[in-house]
Amino acid sequence: MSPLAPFGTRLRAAMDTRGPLCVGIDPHASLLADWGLGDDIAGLERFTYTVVEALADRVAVFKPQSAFFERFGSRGIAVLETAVARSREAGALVLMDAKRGDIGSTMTAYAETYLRPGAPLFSDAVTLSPYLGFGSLRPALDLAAAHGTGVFVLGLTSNPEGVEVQRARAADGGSVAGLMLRQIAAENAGARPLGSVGAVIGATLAEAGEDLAVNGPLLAPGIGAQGATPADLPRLFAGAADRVLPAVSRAVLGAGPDPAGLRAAADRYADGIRAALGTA
Ligand SMILES: O=c1ccn([C@@H]2O[C@H](COP(=O)(O)O)[C@@H](O)[C@H]2O)c(=O)[nH]1
Repeated sequence: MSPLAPFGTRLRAAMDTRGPLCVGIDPHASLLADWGLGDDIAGLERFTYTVVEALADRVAVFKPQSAFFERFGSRGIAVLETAVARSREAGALVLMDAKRGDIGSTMTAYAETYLRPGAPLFSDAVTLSPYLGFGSLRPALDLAAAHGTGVFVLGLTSNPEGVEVQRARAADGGSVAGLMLRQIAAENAGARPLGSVGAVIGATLAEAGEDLAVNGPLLAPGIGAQGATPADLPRLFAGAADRVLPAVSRAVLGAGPDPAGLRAAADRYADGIRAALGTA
């Protein structure tokens, strides 16, 4: 297996050629029902593989939400493994949304799960929670750098509850999220064209209120079902438009099971995002 180029370089190329859209694969029980599928392994397989087949040739990034596969146990994980492999084979990058966070020694195991080439769930990047301290992510940051993979660190999340932790004051007087963003920027120092350590910044926020110049990608979930729209992006990400990777799950997935419906919904969001960010 030839070594991968740095994740930031691969993501930059994918966003430039395919457009800045990340489609989440979130097999909610309600979506399975809407698609006429059972809330079981057969339904999970049909749903997941339909999404991958319909969209893998056009989206820059798929973001499978691990929780929706884990709830089916080992057979759900097997579906996730297949989905990751098929997505990557078809040229889409895979960001595993697992939001792992733990002490450093356990973080090593999480890193090996998602970021070590040859692992069954090997992905291009993974979401991590830094709220056990940014330094607890070190094993994942190092493994990612060694293998051309990436991490997205939770900064300011899209849910309203996040503020009580993320906007709390850190010892230096700034916010906790600001502290994380500065450490992300330090990881990405000097990287060209884009660093491999991203930040999660919810598109639902009224304002970021933090310096988003982290020289890495900014994953922006919250568009669609959570109420944000592409029109919210320019205000929130002023000066960082070319690094924003908006993520949409339910608002695209709800257009299935017809593959043409899924493609039309993804294309509509991609066009809307490009137009809003001026990256068309
Ligand atoms: O701040 C965050 C971080 C992650 N998410 C995840 O993104 C999707 C959103 O799904 P929608 O259906 O588009 O609302 C989901 O997997 C979340 O766990 C987030 O929403 N906010």
